[in-house]
Formats: sequence, C-alpha cells, structure tokens
Amino acid sequence: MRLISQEIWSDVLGYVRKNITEVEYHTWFAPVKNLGVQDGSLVLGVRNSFAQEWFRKNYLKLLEDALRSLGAQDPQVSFQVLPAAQDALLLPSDPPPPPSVPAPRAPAPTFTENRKVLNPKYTFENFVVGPNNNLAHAAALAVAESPGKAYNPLFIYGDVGLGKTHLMHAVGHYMLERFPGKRVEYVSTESFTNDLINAIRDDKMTQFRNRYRSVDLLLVDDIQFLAGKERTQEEFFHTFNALYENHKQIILSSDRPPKDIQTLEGRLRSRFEWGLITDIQSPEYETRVAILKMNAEHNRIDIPQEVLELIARQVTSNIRELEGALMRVVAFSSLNNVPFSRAVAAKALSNVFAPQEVKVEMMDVLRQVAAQFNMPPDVIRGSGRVREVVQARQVAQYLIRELTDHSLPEIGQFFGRDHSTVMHAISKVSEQMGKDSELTAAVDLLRRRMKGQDDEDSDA
Ligand SMILES: Nc1ncnc2c1ncn2[C@@H]1O[C@H](COP(=O)(O)OP(=O)(O)OP(=O)(O)O)[C@@H](O)[C@H]1O
Repeated sequence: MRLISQEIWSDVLGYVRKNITEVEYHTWFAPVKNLGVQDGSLVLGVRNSFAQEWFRKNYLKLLEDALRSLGAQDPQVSFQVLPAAQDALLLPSDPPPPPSVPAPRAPAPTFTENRKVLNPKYTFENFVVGPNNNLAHAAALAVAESPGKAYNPLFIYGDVGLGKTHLMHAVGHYMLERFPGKRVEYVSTESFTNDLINAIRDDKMTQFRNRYRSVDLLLVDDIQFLAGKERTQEEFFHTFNALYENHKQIILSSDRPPKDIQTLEGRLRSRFEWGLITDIQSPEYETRVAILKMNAEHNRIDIPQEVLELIARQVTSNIRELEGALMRVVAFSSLNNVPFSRAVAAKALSNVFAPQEVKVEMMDVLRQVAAQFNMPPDVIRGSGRVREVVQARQVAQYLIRELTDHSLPEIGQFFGRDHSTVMHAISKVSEQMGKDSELTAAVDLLRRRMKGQDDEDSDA
C-alpha cells in the first residue's frame, strides 16, 4: 500500500476540522490512522466497528470533499478496523468527551507544554545548499562548530518558507549530536511572549528566567514579532545579555533585517547587529529541483525527473509551497490511480497555480505505456520479441507519432530502430484499433492521460 504523505493527511484533517465542531473533531478524527492509498482509495484505520459504521454514515462525504479539494477526481475512502494493539496506540491518554458534551476549556499552557522540540527533518544533511542560501548555511555551520565563538548572535532573515527555521534547527541537532548534555531551546517569539505573560500572571518569573537563561543554545524564530511589545523586549534584552555574557550561542530569525524592524528598542537592535546578519533568498531553478528530488527520496517516492522539473518551474519562491506542490502531485496520482507524468502533474497543480501548457515528450509516452501494459520502460525499448512487448512498443510509437512533433527517424532512434519499423508499428496499431476493442480502449485511455484530460469515466 502506498503511504499517503503526512502533509496530505494534514490537509485532509485541516479541511475536516473547518467543517465540524472541535468536539466532534477530537472525538472522531484525532484517533484515526491514515493507512495510505490502495487502488485509488484512501484507507483509514478506525478503532472499532462502531466507529467504522459511524464514519461511513456521517463523515464519508466530508472526507470525499476534502480529497476533491486536493485534486482527486473520483475520491474514494474506505475504513478498516485496526487490530487491538494498534488501536491502543491510537487511544488518546484521556478518553475524548462524548459528542454531546461541550469540551472542557483547555487549561492555560505552561512552559513545558509550550516548549517546541526540534523537527527531526531539519538537519544539515537535509538542507540543499544553493547560491540563494550558501552564506547563511556556511554561517550556521560555523556557529554549530564553534557555538558562542564564531558569530554571536547569528541573525538570519528572509521571506516566508525559505529555510530559516530549518537552518536554526540544524544547528540545534548538530550541537546535541556532539554534546548530548547541552541544553538547546527553540522558541517562537510568540511562545516567548506567551510564556512571559503566563509567568507574570502566575508569579513564576524566576522559573521563566531560569529556563531561558540556562540554555547553551537559544533559537528564537520570527523575532520581528518583538516589535511594539515593550515588556517582552525588556525581558528578552536581559535574557540576551545573560546568555551573551556566558558565551552561550543565540540564533535569531526574522523576515527582515534588524534595521527594518519598527519600534524595536535601539539597545536590542544594536545587539542583534553585534554578530553576523545573513539572508536567504528565493532558490534558483536548479536548487528547487534538487530540493524536490531530496524530498521525493526522503519520502521514498519514485517520481520521474521531468515531473520534478515541471513542479520546480511552477512554484518559484516559497519552498514550503514547493514541497506542498510535490505532495499535491503525489496525492493526485495516488488518489486517481494514475502513474506520474508531466500532464498529471500539471493537472494536479492547475487548481492552485496558473495552468501550464504541457508539451508531451517521448519519455512521457513511454512511461505511461509501460504503466498501462505493466512492464518496465526499458523492456519496451529493448529487443524483446514476446507478443505483449511488441504490442506495447508499437502502441508507444503510434502515440508518440500522434502526440509529439517528432519525426519517424527520431522516434526510430529513440527505440534504437529505423523509421520503417516505426511506420510499420503505426499502421499495425491503426489496423488493430478497429478490431480489438481492448486495445482501442487502452490507446484511448493513454491518449487522454497524455493530454491531461479527465479519466474518471474510463477508469471505473
Ligand atoms: N535549502 C533547503 N533544502 C531543503 N529543504 C528546505 C530548504 N530550505 C527550506 N526547506 C524546507 O522548506 C520548508 C520551509 O522551511 P522553513 O520552515 O525553515 O522556512 P522559514 O524560512 O522558517 O519560514 P517562516 O518564515 O514561515 O517561518 C521546510 O519544510 C524546510 O525543510
């Protein structure tokens, strides 16, 4: 079963959550396990047969709508009762309230609950270095190797979704790997502010100060949100001084350089400028392709290079969006049960981005034919004379001739044959098409897929 990526499942849950009450969501959806996609159907693991029935009756349509919003043309969802052991893993520590009882108000978060941990994916190994980010990367690496000595603070700024948090966490991972006993604290400016407010309210300022002033590495995200918050600035100023004086490393991220953060106290601004200020720009095309490739490998998705290239051309600025686009294409192809191709990718992205004109390439056709005839592309291009292989090869040549501008000799060369073989293949397929309905249906389906047209009615 092909695992549907966590991002897609999060999108589905996000959609569901907007359409039902919080109590319903926590009661029914929080314990559901995403088991992946099988034969175009999203399979969800539920706790017992009662839940299975409840989902079928009450949430099937909602889930289908969620999938449709992600590009599934004929969304299908099925439910499986999980074995008891897996079920136990899914049970929240406190049983959820029954649907009719309003959820108790969540208690105000404490320091520990507010604390964020490092994202395991955000390491140096998983960070693609390109001309857009090589200075920030080099500075982060230098800081990771000599914390508190190289550049303190390190101030990284850049637009949304370009890898600032990733680099900060990478330094944290690096430090913890080498010195597991060190204390690393990652906090968003918002959480820092909330912690401060809670500490003041609960009369726990000593704990607050101990927590932030006893770390070896402090990572603070989105520091631009300090703007206009005098009390938080004041407290952060003292935290900063305490750490700095003790040669502890501080890394700050922001969407703009310190000089552009309005209403930031002069003494803080000047401290932010003591170390190194470095920026991250939008990635170039080659870096975008490399990031997609790494992402696909990370998620064990086998996706042709030309499809990654199409995505990289479509999404040009934000890396989070770039990754989202890849997941959208993966979801689209899983949910519609069609192999990856440029046409499929263009279609998957057309709801979100301006539609792209996709020129069909010979390789696209070969891959689609290979998937349809259930044999590897190399076999089709090889010299095998088995009847099924010969037929697939002829269909591929026929469709390439129809759907691309390539000449007969070019097609011949692609298959390691001469143009007369291609001519023969074309007339053979044309002749069989009238007589063999199975072949005709297969060619029609392939043609529609290559053109990125809907194939709802043909697959069913
Ligand atoms: N150079 C890179 N190589 C691989 N992945 C990257 C790279 N840069 C960013 N990413 C990925 O892009 C996504 C967004 O990155 P990140 O959250 O670090 O951005 P950010 O700049 O902190 O954004 P924001 O301003 O919204 O906090 C993450 O999934 C991250 O792993």
